[in-house]
Amino acid sequence: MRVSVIGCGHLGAPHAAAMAELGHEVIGVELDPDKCRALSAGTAPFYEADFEELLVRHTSSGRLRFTTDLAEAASFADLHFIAVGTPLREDGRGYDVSQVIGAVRSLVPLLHRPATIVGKSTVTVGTVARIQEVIDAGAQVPGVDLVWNPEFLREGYAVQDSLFPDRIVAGLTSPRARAAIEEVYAQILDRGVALILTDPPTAEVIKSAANAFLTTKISFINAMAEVCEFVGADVNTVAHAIGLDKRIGPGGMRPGIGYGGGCLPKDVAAFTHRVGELGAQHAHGLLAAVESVNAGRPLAAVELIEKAHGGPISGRVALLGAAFKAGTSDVRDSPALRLAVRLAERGAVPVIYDPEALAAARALHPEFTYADTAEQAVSGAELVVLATEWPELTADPKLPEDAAGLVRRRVLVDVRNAVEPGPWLAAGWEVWQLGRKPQRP
Ligand SMILES: NC(=O)C1=CN([C@@H]2O[C@H](COP(=O)(O)OP(=O)(O)OC[C@H]3O[C@@H](n4cnc5c(N)ncnc54)[C@H](O)[C@@H]3O)[C@@H](O)[C@H]2O)C=CC1
Ligand SMILES: O=C(O)[C@H]1O[C@H](OP(=O)(O)OP(=O)(O)OC[C@H]2O[C@@H](n3ccc(=O)[nH]c3=O)[C@H](O)[C@@H]2O)[C@H](O)[C@@H](O)[C@@H]1O
Repeated sequence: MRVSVIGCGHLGAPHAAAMAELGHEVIGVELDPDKCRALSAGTAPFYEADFEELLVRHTSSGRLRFTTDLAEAASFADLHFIAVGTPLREDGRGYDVSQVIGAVRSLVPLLHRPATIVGKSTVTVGTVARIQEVIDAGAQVPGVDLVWNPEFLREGYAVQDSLFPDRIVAGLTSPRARAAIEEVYAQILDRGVALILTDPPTAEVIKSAANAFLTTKISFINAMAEVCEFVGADVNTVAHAIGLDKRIGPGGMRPGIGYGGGCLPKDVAAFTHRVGELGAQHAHGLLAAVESVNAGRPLAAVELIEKAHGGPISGRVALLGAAFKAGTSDVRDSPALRLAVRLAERGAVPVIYDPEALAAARALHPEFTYADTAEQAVSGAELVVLATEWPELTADPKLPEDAAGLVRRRVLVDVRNAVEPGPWLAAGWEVWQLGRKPQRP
């Protein structure tokens, strides 16, 4: 099939490469000329596992190309994925959907034969109806169909999740659109992956509910970390034990500094606002509590750091990690950087290292001090904070030994509860984690 992907950011670019991998001829449309140039040259504009390899393979084979020209995509493709951004409005009252509306409004008059528009961006409940109005007002030919096909991929696993999703959801506005969805995802559906065919409002709620549930699980275990601190219990053991109940499951329940990133925080905020507008009081109360727990996590982390230090810190603090989670260079709404801001407010000097996200962190927070290696960050620091759970930081067997001679006090505060304390304790470190008793050598 000939498909276009409009908006080639963290979602759209890997999605375009995955569509090429599924055998389609793909054109990616990206407004930002630098990003478009990089993608055309086979260079990933951000770190995402396996993505660049796929990009190189398919830009070289000619099955995948990029353009800034929407008209070129409109005349080339029969199916158009919309993957542009839906940031939170500046006043926090729901999404700014202007990129989605703008992209559809520009595309529709350029379509001169029947086509399917497949929305992947995350939108507020009720937005698809607005987009349908834009199509109805602008279509020059009959047969321009709209499908809402929310995306569930995780950054760091974007390629894997695009090629091997748990399910595909399609909110249909016409029976014809069903055939287009079945054709574009045929290879995935042939493997028996569930296809949920439904109406657009249900598709919209499925996406919002999925992210709301994921954040509820994270805030729940973080609230349990707070309880554990009061009674001297161990939250990692609690998470493991309750996760063995199949109804609860072990996934997505790592305690720590809270959820961040370009999606979960804004999606829950937008959903909370929308359910409030709708008057769904219980949903509003539940989601507001989830957000409130999350908002408290950086302070909980600062309090743990100061407890471990024996008071506020005025010197250097090595902050290992800047990305919002391991496996990505994305620092949007990163809990690690939220923590850096808090520490700086209280007089400490964070010195930040990250294996992939240094450039992005520097661009967002030029006021901080950065280090090119973990050892450099640790040098002369009062203590070490593990702020992003990169395996090369949490499981590097040499780091505890190498850092031991560089830091002023051998104190590791792991605010992701991701470090296996053994090697650190063996190298003479105290290990502090959220919702756990401190461990001493
Ligand atoms: N990042 C992720 O892992 C996931 C994101 N989503 C949703 O996907 C959407 C996109 O998210 P990201 O890719 O993270 O955002 P992003 O900001 O990384 O990418 C959006 C891209 O669209 C481009 N763009 C905007 N208007 C355009 C237009 N008219 N024509 C061509 N390009 C245009 C921007 O220049 C930007 O590169 C959001 O609604 C997000 O909630 C959904 C699931 C996963
Ligand atoms: O809608 C989206 O954009 C996407 O948002 C999340 O994906 P992502 O933001 O890539 O990251 P997650 O792996 O879910 O992590 C989000 C945040 O929660 C934190 N987290 C995650 C899991 C956990 O157990 N504990 C925890 O604190 C992570 O460190 C990170 O800061 C969802 O997992 C995807 O299914 C969804 O498609």
